[in-house]
This record gives sequence, C-alpha cells and structure tokens, in this order.
Amino acid sequence: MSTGKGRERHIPSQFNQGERFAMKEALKGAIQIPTVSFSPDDINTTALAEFGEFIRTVFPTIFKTRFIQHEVIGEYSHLFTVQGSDPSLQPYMLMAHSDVVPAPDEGWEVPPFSGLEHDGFIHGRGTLDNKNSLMAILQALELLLIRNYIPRRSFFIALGHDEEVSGQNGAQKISALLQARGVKLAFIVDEGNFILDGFIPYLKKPFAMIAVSEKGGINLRLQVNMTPGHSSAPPKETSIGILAAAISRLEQTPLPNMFGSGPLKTTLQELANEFPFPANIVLRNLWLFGPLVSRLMERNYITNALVRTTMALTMFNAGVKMNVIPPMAQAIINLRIHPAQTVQEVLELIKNIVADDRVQFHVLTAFDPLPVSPSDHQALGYQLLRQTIQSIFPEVNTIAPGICIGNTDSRHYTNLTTSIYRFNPVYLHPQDFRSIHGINEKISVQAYETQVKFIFEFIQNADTYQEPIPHLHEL
Ligand SMILES: CC/C=C\C/C=C\C/C=C\C/C=C\C/C=C\C/C=C\CCC(=O)N[C@@H](Cc1ccccc1)C(=O)O
Ligand SMILES: [Zn+2]
Ligand SMILES: [Zn+2]
Repeated sequence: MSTGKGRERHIPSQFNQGERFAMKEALKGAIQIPTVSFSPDDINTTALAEFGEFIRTVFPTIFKTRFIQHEVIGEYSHLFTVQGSDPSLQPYMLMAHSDVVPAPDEGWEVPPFSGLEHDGFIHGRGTLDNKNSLMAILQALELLLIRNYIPRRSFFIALGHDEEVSGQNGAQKISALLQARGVKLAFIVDEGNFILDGFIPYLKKPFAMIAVSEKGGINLRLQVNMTPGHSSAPPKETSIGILAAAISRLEQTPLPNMFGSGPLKTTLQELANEFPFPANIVLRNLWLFGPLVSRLMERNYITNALVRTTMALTMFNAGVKMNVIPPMAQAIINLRIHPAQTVQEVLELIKNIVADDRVQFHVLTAFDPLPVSPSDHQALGYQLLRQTIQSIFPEVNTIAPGICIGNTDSRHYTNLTTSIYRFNPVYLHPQDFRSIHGINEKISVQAYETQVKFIFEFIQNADTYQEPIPHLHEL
C-alpha cells in the first residue's frame, strides 16, 4: 500500500502475462461496441448503454472501491471522483471519450468494429480516437487498486459520450456539475497531440508535443436561394453555379499565414537542436528566417494547419429534380481558427472573399481558440507530463508545447482550470494521422500497454511530485 510519502513507495509499472492479456482483450471488447455519433441528435444510445455495462464488468475493482464515486451524467457519460488521502492537494482530471465517428466497412483491411488483432495491432474505429485513452485510464487505475494503491491527490475521470458531436450532453454537463460543487482543478489532461514521428522532413527523431491550446472552430452554412423554374429555359446563373463559384473562391484564397503568433514559435525553437545543420541554425534564428520557415510549413497540409485558419468544404446539397432549376443550394464549411484570430475576424475575412450578396451566411456553431495553458517550471500538469514522458519514453529527447489542430471535450472545462493539456502518450506517424476519422485506424498491442503504463506512472507521479527548487536568479 502507498502512503505516497516518497519514491520508495512507488509501484513499478510491470504487469504480468495474465494482466497483459486481459488488458488487450478489454480494449478489443471496447472497440467491438459501435458507440458511433452521427450528429448531436443521432448517437447510438444502445451501444453507449452497453458500453456502460461493459466498463463495469471489465473494471470491477474501480466500481467497488469505497473512495471512488461513480456517476452517470447526461445518460451515457461517466464521472469518477477518486478521493485522495491528502485533501490539501488540489485535484486534477483525466479525460477521454467513448463515442467514435462513423466507419463504413469500405476500404478497411478488417471490419472497423471487429477489434481484431493482426500482426501485433488491434484494429478498429476508436483505437486511437479515443477508446485507447478511455480504456487505458480505467485499466491503469484498476491495476493500481488491485495493488492496494491509495492516491494522495484527488482526481476526476471524465468520460464524455458525445465528444465527436459537440460534447453538449457529456462534457458540458459534467463541467457544470463540478462548477456547482465548487471544484477547481490544478490541471486537466485530455486527448490531442501525440509523440510525433516522421512528420517533419530531416527530423529523424520523434518528439512529444503537448498541446497547450487548441484551435477555435466555426461551422458555417452558405446558402443561395433562386426562383425555381423549367430547366428548358434556364437563367444565366443558378443557385448551384453561384454557390460553387463562391466556394471555389474560398478554396483558392487561403486565409492569412499567422506564423509568428501563438505557441508555434516556442515549439520550433525547442525542436531546433534536433535538426541537422543548417536547419538547426534556421530554427534558432526565426527573427531572420521566420518568412522562410513559414513558407515551408504551408507547403505541407498538416503543418499548414499549424500556421493558419483552415477551411474545409464538408457538405454540399442542391437540386430537387433533373429538369428543375434548383431553388436552393447549400454548403457547409468547417473552419479551424488559428490561436491568433477570432471568430469575428474570420467571418469578416470569409465574407470579403465571397463578396456576393446573394450568398447568405448562417453560423451554425462557433467558438474562439482556447487560451494558452502554462508550460513553465511551475506548471504542475505540464511538468508531470514531462516527467512521465521522460521515464516511459527515455528515447524522446524533445518535449515541446504546441497547439492541437483538432478540438476536444476539454474546451468545456475552462471554467474549472487555466491548465489544460492535450496529449496522448502514443507514437503517431503520418499514416496513423490519416487513419484518425479515416480508414484502418489501429494501435499496436505494445503501444497500448505503454499507454497503460504511462497513466499508471502518471497517477503516482501526481502524488509525489516535488516542485523544482527555483534557481537563485529566479528568487
Ligand atoms: C512544429 C511542429 C511541426 C510539426 C507538427 C506536425 C504535425 C502536427 C500534426 C498532427 C497533430 C497530431 C495529432 C492531431 C490528431 C488529431 C486531433 C486531435 C484531437 C481531435 C479530437 C477530435 O477528433 N475532435 C473532433 C470533434 C470535435 C469537433 C468540434 C469540437 C469538439 C470536438 C474534431 O476536431 O472535429
Ligand atoms: Zn477524440
Ligand atoms: Zn475524433
């Protein structure tokens, strides 16, 4: 049993063969439950209910431990309150989500909800986004409890069920409940960035990027209405043509490159030493080479997303019949806002590019980029992640703050903390990145075991962390 007084009570993250077998089987079981979110009004409630039963069966110790309270929120989300033995320590929160995006069978090497193990990988929707994290958090806690571990620092585990479609019934409700209870959190760790490997040419070594902010977002509907009529005598322009031209102008006019503002500069400066000559000199002297680096970054579609607000045309609808002039054309554009811009600024830019009064704009959802969380020596959450990355992934030399180009449920928790970190302790290669929301999503058995180890260590580190003693010049 741990009193959490020091490293001598540290329980090694070593799991026996039976435990290792059980943990991979548990992840496969989780993948086999198709907890798909299609839209806020269309989620698979049967699967979500089944998932709730599943975690009760797989992690019995968590559910019977007297210092852990379990609550179901918004019908299918789960909140665990782990009461630590030392009430003077501020609690933290670990997050993940149980829902997944749809996965039609086409193009997959194995059916997406089979959870099949093949060549050392567990395959299926949710293996990287984000049942791996959900299961690893619960698995690590279950294994600690089996070893009679009693945490010193209280923590929450918040498992949303509708992250992929807004989080309004899961994360948003959990956040409101905790706020009503007067909870303030030291920090939050959610999904987001990874240990990135092979994303940057010439950078041979992997590096860990902890997202200290995430982009804002807008879902924008563009609509053109025209008088319908007989297609045998068409007008000069139709709603489809007008809207298509507007969309094309948007695609041809990228929003401004914002390189130089936001956490990206720090990311690059921290990475400089990993690059061979002369790239290392270039990155150390961004005051001079900034324009060059910014141009190089916009050439690649992933790094481009780090330097500007992106626009993706995701839906297009028009027409009612082959011989009818279409009364209406509609398109949905999904924008991800760079941390240095706001919703209002981006909407202005878009309207100026479209520059056609016949195109109506309807903002469906919008939120500004998230505030930047601290990553200095005093930032407990960041330093704990850092310490745990160094012990579990000793081969990773560089750990840098960065931004998350996707969005997470953690954006609903800014009322509870200013320290939100988005990081999955998993290696990610460019082909894995494409599999998230794409096809052939998979995680290696070894990577999943390592993720469990990481959380097993992280929870213990949160109980024993000693703040670094400030250097004399900092006093
Ligand atoms: C200098 C640095 C150089 C290079 C870095 C290179 C690359 C960075 C590349 C990748 C970053 C890695 C991972 C990001 C992967 C996935 C995004 C993370 C989380 C997204 C979770 C998600 O899917 N969310 C959805 C749903 C949602 C929508 C709106 C609001 C909340 C949730 C989404 O974003 O659409
Ligand atoms: Zn996710
Ligand atoms: Zn996702």
